Amino acid sequence: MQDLAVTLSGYLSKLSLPSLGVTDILEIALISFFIYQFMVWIKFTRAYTLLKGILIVLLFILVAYILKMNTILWIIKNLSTILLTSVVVIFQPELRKMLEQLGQKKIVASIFPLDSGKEVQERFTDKTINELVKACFDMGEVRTGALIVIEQNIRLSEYERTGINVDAVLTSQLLINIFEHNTPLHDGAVLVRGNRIVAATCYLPLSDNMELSKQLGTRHRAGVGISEVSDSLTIIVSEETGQVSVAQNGELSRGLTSAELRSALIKAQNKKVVNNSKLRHLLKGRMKHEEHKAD
Ligand SMILES: Nc1ncnc2c1ncn2[C@@H]1O[C@H](COP(=O)(O)OP(=O)(O)OP(=O)(O)O)[C@@H](O)[C@H]1O
Repeated sequence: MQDLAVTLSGYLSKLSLPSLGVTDILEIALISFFIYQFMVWIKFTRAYTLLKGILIVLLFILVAYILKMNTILWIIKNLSTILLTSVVVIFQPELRKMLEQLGQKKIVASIFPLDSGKEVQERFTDKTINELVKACFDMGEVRTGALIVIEQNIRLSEYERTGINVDAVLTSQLLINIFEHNTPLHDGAVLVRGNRIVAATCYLPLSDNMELSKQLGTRHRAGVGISEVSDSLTIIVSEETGQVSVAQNGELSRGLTSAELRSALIKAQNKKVVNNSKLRHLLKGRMKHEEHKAD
């Protein structure tokens, strides 16, 4: 037993742990954060399938390496630059989305909750939410198809240009009128910015997500498509079933109730937050106190 202790202490004394500074901890935290973001990105994009494919190719290379298949190794070596470039070109939309998502993350705010109670600009009013919910369910009831894109932080000007300019206050009657069959504006998507309908008959990019149900046609694919390339919230009313669905971040939630649609809209509304940060409260109180003292 004593021998074991001596051997162990001798072994431990030989082990030299590198000194860990603040910069190292910061470095580890940053690398972990980026690896985590990369994994989340992989999980929720087409890149997940690509990753599985890459793993198979890597396995193949490993086998070729172990068995010393020189011709295969030579081909792989010479094609590697081209393959890497093609991956970047093929997955350019996903890469762009990942960088956009990263840019939207309020990293500093989540570390320092000082601004969590900051008053933020609400995107649209409660009245607009009511009008949207009413219009969608009224249209659903009479099987009128609709596609409504609600712009958020990312400007959708390039899609707005594909449609006809409307620029009118959003009301349920106007929406119902736009999507009425056999009228000039009913085809394509309506774009909503704030409390206004800015354009109708907009053409949206179609999603090529293979996981979307085969029963869904181009209206739903277009709704999902725009949500893959922007942070918009898109409401889809099915002409076939009357179901109301919402597409956001490339995901489709089907068959929503009016309460569910309302809560999705409230989330997107970015409503003015009443000051709820304790720290902010304290700071404000102190500032007021100092103002009084100055008087
Ligand atoms: N790329 C697009 N951008 C905007 N709107 C589109 C696009 N593609 C199709 N649409 C709209 O979708 C309509 C066709 O819907 P389709 O029947 O194919 O879709 P769906 O998903 O099966 O929906 P529904 O349940 O309403 O039938 C078109 O008339 C057009 O208004």
